[in-house]
Amino acid sequence: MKMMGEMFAQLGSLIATVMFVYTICKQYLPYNLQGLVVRYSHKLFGFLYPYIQITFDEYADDFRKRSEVYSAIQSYLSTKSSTTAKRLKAHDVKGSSTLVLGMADNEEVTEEFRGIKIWWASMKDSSKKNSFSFYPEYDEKRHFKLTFHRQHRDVIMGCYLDHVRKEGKEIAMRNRQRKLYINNSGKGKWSHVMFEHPATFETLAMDPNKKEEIVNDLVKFSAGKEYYAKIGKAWKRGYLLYGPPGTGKSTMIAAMSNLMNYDVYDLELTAVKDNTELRKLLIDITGKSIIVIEDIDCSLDLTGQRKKKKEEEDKEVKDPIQKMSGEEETTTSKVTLSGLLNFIDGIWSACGGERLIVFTTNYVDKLDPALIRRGRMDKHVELSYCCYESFKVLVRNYLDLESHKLFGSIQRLLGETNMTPADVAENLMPKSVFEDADSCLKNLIEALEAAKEEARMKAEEEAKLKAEKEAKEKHETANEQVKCNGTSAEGRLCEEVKENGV
Ligand SMILES: Nc1ncnc2c1ncn2[C@@H]1O[C@H](COP(=O)(O)OP(=O)(O)OP(=O)(O)O)[C@@H](O)[C@H]1O
Ligand SMILES: [Mg+2]
Repeated sequence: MKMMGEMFAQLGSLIATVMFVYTICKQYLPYNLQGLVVRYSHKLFGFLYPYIQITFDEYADDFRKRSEVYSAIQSYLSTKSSTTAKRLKAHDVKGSSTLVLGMADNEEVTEEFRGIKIWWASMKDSSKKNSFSFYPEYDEKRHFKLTFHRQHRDVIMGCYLDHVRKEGKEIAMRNRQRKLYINNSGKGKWSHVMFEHPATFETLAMDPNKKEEIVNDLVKFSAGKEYYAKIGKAWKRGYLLYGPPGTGKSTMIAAMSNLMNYDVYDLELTAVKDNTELRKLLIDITGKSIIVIEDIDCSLDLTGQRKKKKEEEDKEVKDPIQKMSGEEETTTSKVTLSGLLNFIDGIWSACGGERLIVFTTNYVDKLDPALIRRGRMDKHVELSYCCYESFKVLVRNYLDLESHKLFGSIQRLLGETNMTPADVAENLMPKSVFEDADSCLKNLIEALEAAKEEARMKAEEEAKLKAEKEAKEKHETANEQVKCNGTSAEGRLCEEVKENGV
């Protein structure tokens, strides 16, 4: 590396001499010979110095915006320099415990790309500001300098620079602190907090086969840029998570975000004024994100709107304006079902790329089939009551246990009654520092037995009510029959009614 630097320095001084001689000679040469000298001096320069240099400035001349390419190169070189450079610079990412290392100023690193040697240098120029001050300020201008042999121009320009840019962006993406965005300001804008949720697919309690299927699906999706482009489909995927409260729907969204390294946009539909505002929010969503609409069945009366529309159509309401206002008055938000469908798979939804759309609901049957049809919500995932496999994940999370003599009883009870993972988890959590694993498991057994007893009593009560209802109905039918057969004229009439089915 040092030798290379010396070689460049020697070449530099040689070239400087040539340029100096050229400038002096140029003044005394007749005008028609000057063009000739310029041409030959360039040839000589190229012959003496067969390397090409490209510089990438940190800021454009107006200093307003940091160059994206510079940032990408910086991230790209951070991985190269942390293993090869001797002088490094460390900085932390806001809100994250990760320390990012980068090249120090005026440091050089080399790398090979397809057998081609490439030199990178991080340069800093300091110049004193023109204005007078007792504490003179310096303008610091940084840039990266890329040097390579001119015979590799095509490869460097054709694919190496693209490779650096792409990989640099991906590294920056991985190092960033993820965010949770919310739209509750009511102004069609997102505000955010740092996203920190410890849930992962390892700690998520659910059927292991189903879990593996979801993880594989997500991994395939995130690597599917070319595939989606090939089939001509926007790079996005819809997930519908449904199941009773406390079965892990929100927890799964957090696990998805942690697995994919995506930001989360929690969309509160009731805070969106109308379809235009919804579209505005959509445009502001970046790539690598999960758009979440929780409890979609409660968010808006979307099904009601559609039903109402259908009723109105049945009644043949002719005035379209009257019809629209009727549709929109059902909620304070004027977002309509068609607006939401447009949000999910309209032409705008393809902008920004790589995103998941997740709906959660406790009542999947309440949703309009159009909203959750395959293609819109590509994957329907049911999160259900705690099974034995889920319990094993929870007990590992909460009590660090792989096996225990009480597991058999718990397995039997879980097969006999319904308890959500949230309730199981609550029972497994030690209530004081003195509570050990044994007593937590006993608590769970007690809770399961209580739930089983409660369910039995409820079923008995329901059966009793059903029997009473049936008896009542039977009694009423019998009374009617007696009434019908009471007078001959009435009896005949009843027979006629029965025969005609009127
Ligand atoms: N499958 C699960 N795996 C691990 N923990 C779970 C699971 N389900 C529930 N929990 C625990 O219960 C709590 C509540 O779960 P969560 O909020 O994910 O349920 P939900 O299905 O989103 O409920 P709701 O329908 O009411 O929104 C979580 O904080 C988590 O600790
Ligand atoms: Mg939830």
